[in-house]
Amino acid sequence: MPDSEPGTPEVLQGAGVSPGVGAGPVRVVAGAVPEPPAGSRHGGDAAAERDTALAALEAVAADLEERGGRAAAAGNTAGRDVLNAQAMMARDPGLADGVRAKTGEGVAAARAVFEAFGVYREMLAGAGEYLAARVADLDDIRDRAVARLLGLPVPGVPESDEPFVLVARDLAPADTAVLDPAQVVAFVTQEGGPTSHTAILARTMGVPAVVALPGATSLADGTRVLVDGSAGTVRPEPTDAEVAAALAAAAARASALEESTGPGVTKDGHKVPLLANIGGPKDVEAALAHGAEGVGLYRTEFLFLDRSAPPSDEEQEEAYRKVLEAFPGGRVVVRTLDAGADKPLGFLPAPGEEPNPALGERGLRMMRRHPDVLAAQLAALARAAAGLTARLQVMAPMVTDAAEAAWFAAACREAGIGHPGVMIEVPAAALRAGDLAPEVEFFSIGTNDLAQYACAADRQVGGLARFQDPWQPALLDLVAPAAVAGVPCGVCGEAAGDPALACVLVGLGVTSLSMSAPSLPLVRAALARHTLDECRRAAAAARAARTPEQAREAARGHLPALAELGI
Ligand SMILES: C=C(OP(=O)(O)O)C(=O)O
Ligand SMILES: [Mg+2]
Repeated sequence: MPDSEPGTPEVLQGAGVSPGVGAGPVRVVAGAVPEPPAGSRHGGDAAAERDTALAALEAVAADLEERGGRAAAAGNTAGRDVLNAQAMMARDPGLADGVRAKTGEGVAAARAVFEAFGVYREMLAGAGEYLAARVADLDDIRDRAVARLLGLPVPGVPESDEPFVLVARDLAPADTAVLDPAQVVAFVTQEGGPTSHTAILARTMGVPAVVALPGATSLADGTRVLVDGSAGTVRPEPTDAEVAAALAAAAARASALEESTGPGVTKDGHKVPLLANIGGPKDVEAALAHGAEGVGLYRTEFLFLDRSAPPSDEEQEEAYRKVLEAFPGGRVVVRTLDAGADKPLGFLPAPGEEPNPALGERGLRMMRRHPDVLAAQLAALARAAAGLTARLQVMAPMVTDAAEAAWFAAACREAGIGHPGVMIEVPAAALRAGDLAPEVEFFSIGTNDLAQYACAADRQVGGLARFQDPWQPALLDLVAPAAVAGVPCGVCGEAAGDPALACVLVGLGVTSLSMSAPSLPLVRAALARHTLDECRRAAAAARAARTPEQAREAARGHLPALAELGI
């Protein structure tokens, strides 16, 4: 969210894809090279024009080879191979023939190079996925040659005599293969996502990175910025004190996280299983990589989105089995289909007009109207779990009272699934958790919806975002009765991924925490540094506060070791 203090440049928000903090002057990778105008002609000396064009191609090839040599010297032999392959493309005899023919017809050098590349480009683009991916490499060579011929800055990493923050629209292999990690303190790109070339390279190099930052390339060359690759923020013109504090906090956090392994446990040995929230089998790898002890929330609706009919029984079974197999002996909590409101499904339309979909037939309410869809899902889950050692637990979303909890538990039993549970995300269910507890074997609190309903503030309305703050004392008051209602009670809303709030939740009596995988190490480290008693005192102090800000502050007062983690 932009920081709008008067006089302070706005903090820019993108996606953090490689953790850590870096500060330095911006160096912007030269922008796109324009296409030389169609129909541009040379003055008549075809031979001179041809030689100029071919010399530009040779210069590009030599430059790429030289960069390849530097990459290899820095231990990056894969980078050298990419660059040498590009150099060979620049020296391709067929390409030179194309340039000769075009300049012979009167086409100006830059345009002749552009058109000669065009022929190859089409051939590659039509030649299957792998070769199509090489089109970007080919375009990069073409742009380097055209830039030379037009007297424009050659695209690629600029030279700098001090460490810098590299800013680009996106980064090409030729840009990144020669990067010296000691020179580049952070990457920032306008495009890209967590799996983009930039993100992968940044993580491999251990350099902080923020991608998908709107307006990144408008940052002026030389502007000093502070980049936080965990938070995904870029702060222009930071003060020296801000930079020093951010670097110290990042260093403290990095060393603490390195030691953060194993099951979740407080300093005095109180176990708090740390689980991952996942949307399907594709998220399992990250969950395991961050040490998840199991899955605390499998949002199965991702399998059902964007389709005109439910997935087949076999498709469901296969997806569920893949997840269960990944956690032998571990717990896997699967949430049955949470359709409606913010998760509308094409084949399960709301009955009639719903003026307030969040208050309408969603979650379990929708399943009571379509029991066949629920029965098929439960049956697929039972088949998927058969013969595996993972402990399958199934829970229903958007449960309001004991009657709904009992209805769901009966549906589970009928499908041969033991240990049914319910989510606590409706205030009525939280306040009367004691009524629901005898019907099921566990609770999982969905703080995202619980906050939405506690504050009567639609979670999808940006202007009401402050009501989604999970530090609301009212939200904590709703968590408290559910946490001590007599059945194990986890939290799987976003609140669980906030390390300070995680301690508070444990202090309230919550027995497990589930969150998006990258949040696990910091939560694990925060718990390991505090006793259950400190967590309880932090919880009491937070509930005694009158605002979310005061609750946060009050809790911190009882969680002294958060500072060691730079929190
Ligand atoms: C975990 C929750 O579920 P979702 O965000 O999928 O509604 C919640 O509401 O807190
Ligand atoms: Mg929810």
